[in-house]
Parts: sequence; structure tokens; C-alpha cells
Amino acid sequence: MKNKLLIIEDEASLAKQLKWGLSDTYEVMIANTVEKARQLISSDVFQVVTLDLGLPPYPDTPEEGLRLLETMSALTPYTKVIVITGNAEQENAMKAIALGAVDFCAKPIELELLKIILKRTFRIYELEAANRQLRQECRNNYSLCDMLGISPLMEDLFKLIPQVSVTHYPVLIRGESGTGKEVAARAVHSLSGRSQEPMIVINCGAIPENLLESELFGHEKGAFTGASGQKIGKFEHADGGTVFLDEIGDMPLGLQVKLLRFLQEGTIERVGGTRTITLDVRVIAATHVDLEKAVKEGSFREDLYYRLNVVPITIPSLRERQEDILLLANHFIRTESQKLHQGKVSLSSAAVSALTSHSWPGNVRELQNCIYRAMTTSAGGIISPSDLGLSEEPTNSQEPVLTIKEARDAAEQHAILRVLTITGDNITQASKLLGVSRPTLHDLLKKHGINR
Ligand SMILES: Nc1ncnc2c1ncn2[C@@H]1O[C@H](COP(=O)(O)OP(=O)(O)OP(=O)(O)O)[C@@H](O)[C@H]1O
Repeated sequence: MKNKLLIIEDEASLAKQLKWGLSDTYEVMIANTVEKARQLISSDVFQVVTLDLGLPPYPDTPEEGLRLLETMSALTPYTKVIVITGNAEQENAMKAIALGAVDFCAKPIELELLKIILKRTFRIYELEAANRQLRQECRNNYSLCDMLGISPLMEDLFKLIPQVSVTHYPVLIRGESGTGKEVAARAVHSLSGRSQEPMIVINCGAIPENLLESELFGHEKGAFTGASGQKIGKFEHADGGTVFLDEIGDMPLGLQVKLLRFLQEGTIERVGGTRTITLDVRVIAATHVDLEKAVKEGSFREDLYYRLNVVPITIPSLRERQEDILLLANHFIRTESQKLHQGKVSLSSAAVSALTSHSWPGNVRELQNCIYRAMTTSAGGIISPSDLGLSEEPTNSQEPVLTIKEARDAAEQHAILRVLTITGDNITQASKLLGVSRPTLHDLLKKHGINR
């Protein structure tokens, strides 16, 4: 199927000539008035439109064309508009670009030049459409890229990460070990305009100090004993993409200066090299240590800390988002059972209680390992607390039988106590999280005898 091009042009002979010259490649429609153009735009989807700025009833001024351009930006924001201007009307072309046109072509039109502009513009449309599709696929109600979560804290992250991803600033991701800092970094990268380029991961704590600089920035032949050839570093490999510096707190002070220089100037030098290399790399750093403390103790540069901390993202521990435990556990069970070609595997009710009452010091990674281990020992497709290596919690069968009203009250009380703990007894925040007004929350506190 051919791509659709709309030519808005009131000069009949030119319109005909363009249609003749472009119909081999595109499905071409012509509109010779603003009304006709509006009608076609609202009834069909055009990837690209060429717009003559001088349209009737005032063909000698650009006003009608510019007004139509504004309407199109509002009605069909994804459509790409190339404006056609009279000779020496650069000022109007600039106005049109400011209003959202992607390019311009001056009359008399050189068909070959217009073909090149059109080809490029259709390509831009396709890339943007692919990006929109990717964003759509990356996001649903309980996930963002590979990050799953239904807790309010994760919901907040799912809103923040797409906003952060479209900027070029460095990102500092904090969170306990195993909370999902790397998956968050991947989401930032995947949702950015750099997603087609690599994201290179470097664990600053895992590489010996003397090798880290050459690993990051590369080296020239003979730079040090053993440097028998030139080496391209990770930053150069990531040009156009992202570098994820995990455990940034472990980066030696000497190297911190070089990273700071890169963040300020966008340049690096290979070890033993004299040439300054300019690179376009976005830096995402992660840490599970308290960097403010490291700054105070002198093991982390304050200027680098501020440079990295432009956009901080904090991944909450699994303890703070209990709602996510079963979602994640079931996700890991589903993906692992598919991989191992096992039939349906489920959690026993005792296993559910054990999972939700464990404190998960190792966070999502601990939960994942726990599920994987359990899947190797579980029998008959049912995972029990002992498969999980967790102690048995009282199951529902051992709990007293409750009426619906008692069960509702207990759930209400549980939700209130949890949210008060999360918010540090902040009633305004707690009422927001619970979805009730402050006075209603006060009534509920009284009802349940909660005295905070
Ligand atoms: N929200 C999530 N949804 C699905 N999987 C997750 C989520 N968070 C973490 N994981 C999984 O848990 C494991 C640990 O995550 P990740 O490596 O991103 O954590 P981390 O905080 O970077 O860990 P470390 O501090 O040890 O480097 C990975 O296998 C990851 O896929």
C-alpha cells in the first residue's frame, strides 16, 4: 500500500504536474482550497502534506496557509507538513517552521528536490509512528517496559520515567540492592530517542580500579604495561546511546573527575591518548549506598554528585510496596514455567501468606530467586511455603471464620495502618493514598480506635 500525500495547492497546473510526478511513489490527493483541505484532513489520514502558503481568497499573502497550518497542528498533530513558499519568502518559511512545519520548498519547485524532501519526511513520520507504537507496547496498567508493579509507589514511577526519558539529563537511580534499578534504567533508555542505539552496562564495583578507566574510556597502544593494542572503551561503544554506571559509589575519585568532565563537556580522552573525542552519550548512574554520606566522608565528589543528581529516581524497597509481591511472584512463575515447559504452577494459600508476610531484604531479586528455587522442588504444580524456604504462616483454614462485615472492617483497618506507616502518619498524604477525604479518614481512625 502506498503512503498518502496531500497536496494543498491552488495553482491547477502546478498541482497537476506534482500529481503526475509523484503518483508512482505516493497515493496523491489534491486540495485547491482551504475548505477542501479541511474536508480531506478530517476524513482521511495523511502521513505528509505539502502546503502552499498562498491560498484563496488571499493567494498573495501567506495568512490563509499559516492559519491552516495551525489548524492541522491541532487536528492532526502527527501529520508532517512541508510548506511551499514563493521565491524569496524565507521569513514566511521560518514562521511556518515555528508553527510546526517540518521543512519548506521554494517555488519554482524542482521535482527532484521535492522528492528528496518527501522521502525524508515520510521517514521521519515512520520513525515517530514506530516510537509511539513502542511507547504504547511498553506501557499498560501494571507495567512499564519490563517493570511490573501495581503499588501506588510504582504507579508514580511509571509516570516519572517516561517524563525523564525524553530529556537528555543524567539520571541517578537509587534504591536498595535488587529493587530493580537496572530494569528502571532500561526503561529510561527504551523510552528515549536513543532506544535504537546500545545501552552499555558497567558495574563500577566489579572491575578492578586500575582497569576501570581503560574499560570506560579505552586506551592507546602502549599506554601502560600490557596495553599491546588500541582499545575502544564502553563510552565510545555507546555513542548515540546510553551508559549505565551501576554502583557509581564505588568509582575511584580519580575517575570521578574524568566522568565529571564528560558530563560537563561531552568529551573523553583514551588512556595514554592526546586526542579529545566528543561523544553523545546519556549517563544513567545507580547506587544502593547513601551518596550524600559518601560526599561528607570525602569518597564521592560533591560536584559530580550534583551533576548526576539532576533527575533522581528512587526505587522503593519491596517492603514498601507489598501490593507488588504477588504480582511479581506470579509473573516469575508464569515466565519460568513457560521456559521450563512445565504445566500450570500455582501458589498454595499458605505460600501466598508466607510471601506477603516476608520482609524481602533482598527485594525483587530475592523474590525471583525464591520462586525459581521453589519451582524446582514443588510437587504437583503447587508451591508450598517449604518450597519457598519460608516459614509457614497461619493459613485461612486456621483463622477464625469472619462475617463479610468483619472481613471488610479488618481489611479497612489493615489498609489504614499500612498507609499510615508508609506516610509516617501524615494524614493528608494517607487520605490521598486511601482515596478518601481527611474528615472521612478521621472518622475511620475513630471507628477503628487508631490513635496516631
Ligand atoms: N518491577 C519489576 N518487575 C519485574 N522484574 C523486576 C522488577 N524489578 C526487578 N526485577 C527483576 O529483579 C532482578 C533484579 O533487578 P535489577 O538487577 O534491576 O536490580 P538492581 O537494583 O539493579 O540490583 P543491584 O543493586 O544488585 O544492581 C532482575 O532479574 C529484574 O529483572
